[in-house]
Amino acid sequence: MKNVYMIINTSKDPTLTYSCKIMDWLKSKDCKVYIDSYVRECYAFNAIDIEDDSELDEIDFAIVLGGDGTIIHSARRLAMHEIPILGINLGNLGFLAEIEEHEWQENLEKVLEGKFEIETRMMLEAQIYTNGILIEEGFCLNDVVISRMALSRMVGFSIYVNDEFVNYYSADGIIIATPTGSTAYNLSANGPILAPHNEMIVMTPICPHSLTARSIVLSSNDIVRITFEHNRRSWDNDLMVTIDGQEGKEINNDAEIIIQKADLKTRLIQIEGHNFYHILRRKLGGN
Ligand SMILES: NC(=O)c1ccc[n+]([C@@H]2O[C@H](COP(=O)([O-])OP(=O)(O)OC[C@H]3O[C@@H](n4cnc5c(N)ncnc54)[C@H](O)[C@@H]3O)[C@@H](O)[C@H]2O)c1
Ligand SMILES: Nc1ncnc2c1ncn2[C@@H]1O[C@H](COP(=O)(O)OP(=O)(O)OP(=O)(O)O)[C@@H](O)[C@H]1O
Repeated sequence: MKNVYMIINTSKDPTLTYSCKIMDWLKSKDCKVYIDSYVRECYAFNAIDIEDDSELDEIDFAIVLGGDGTIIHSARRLAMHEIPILGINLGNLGFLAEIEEHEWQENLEKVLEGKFEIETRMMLEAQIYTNGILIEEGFCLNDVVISRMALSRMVGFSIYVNDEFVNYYSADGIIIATPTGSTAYNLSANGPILAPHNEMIVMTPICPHSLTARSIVLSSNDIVRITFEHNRRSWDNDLMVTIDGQEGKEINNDAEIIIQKADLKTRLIQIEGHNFYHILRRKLGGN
C-alpha cells in the first residue's frame, strides 16, 4: 500500500477529469491518496488533506499533474522532504514530465510494480547580499537568472568563480543553470545542453554586447559570485534576480550574488525504457 500525494495544478485540469480518474485508480490499488486541502475543499474530493508541508514525511511519492512550471514549483517544495516526483504532463511542452496525460495508467502500473528508477537532479542555491548583509536566499531546480528590468538598458556585471575574476559583461543579464535547466532558458540563449544526470553548472550571458562572450560550464563544486558596475547610470531596483522563472527579487547595483550547488536534490521517477535523449528528440525537435 503506497501513500501518494497528488499535486494538481487545477488550471491545467479545471474539471479535475484526469485527477479524479487517477485518484480512483490509485484507491483501487489500495493506495492512500493525499491532496492539498484547498483542492479537496473546492472539489469535495474524498482524499486525505495535506494542510501543510510538515505532513509530507509519510508520503512515498508525489504525482504532479501540470506542466514544467508546476513540476519545478513542486520540486522546490518536495526536495527537503526527499519525496520522489512523477510528472504527468497536462501542460504545453512538458519536458520534465515523465509521462503524457493519455499514458498515465500503463505507467502508473509500472510504478506500483517497482519498475522505475529514481534519478536525482542537482539544484542551485542563491544568496543575495547588500553591503555584506544577506537579504534574500532561495534554491531552484532549473536556474537563477539575473536580468534587467523593463527599461531596455544593458546590465554591467562582473563574474567571479571561486573568487577568480572571469570577465566583465555588458548584456541583458545572465543565466546560471543546472543540467536540468540547461534545456530551458539556457537553451533559448544558445547555451549548451548538459545531460541531466551530470553535476555541473552552466553560465550563459543573455544577449551580450560582445563578439566573444560565450557560455562557460563549471564544476558543481564551483562557487559563482556576481557584482554589478557602480558607475553606470542606475535607477534603484532596476535589476531582477529570478529563481526558476517563478520567484523574483528586485535588486540594485550594490547587490552581490553568490550561486552554488544546493545540498538539496530533486528526485524524479524515471520509468523503465524512458530516457533523456528520447524526451530531447520528442520535445525539442529531431526525429
Ligand atoms: N526565453 C525562454 O526560453 C525563457 C524565458 C524565461 C524563462 N524561461 C524558463 O522557464 C522556466 C520556468 O518554467 P515555467 O514553465 O514556470 O515558465 P514558462 O511558462 O515561461 O515556461 C518557459 C518554457 O520553458 C519550458 N521549460 C521549463 N523548464 C524546462 C526545462 N527544465 N527543460 C526544458 N524546458 C523547460 C516550459 O515548458 C515552457 O515551455 C525558467 O526556469 C526558465 O528557464 C525560458
Ligand atoms: N498545485 C500546484 N503546484 C505547483 N504549482 C502550481 C500549482 N497550482 C498553480 N501553480 C502555479 O503554476 C505555475 C506554473 O503555471 P504554468 O501556467 O507555467 O503551468 P506549467 O505547469 O508550466 O504548464 P505549461 O507547460 O502549460 O506552461 C507555477 O509557477 C505555480 O506558481
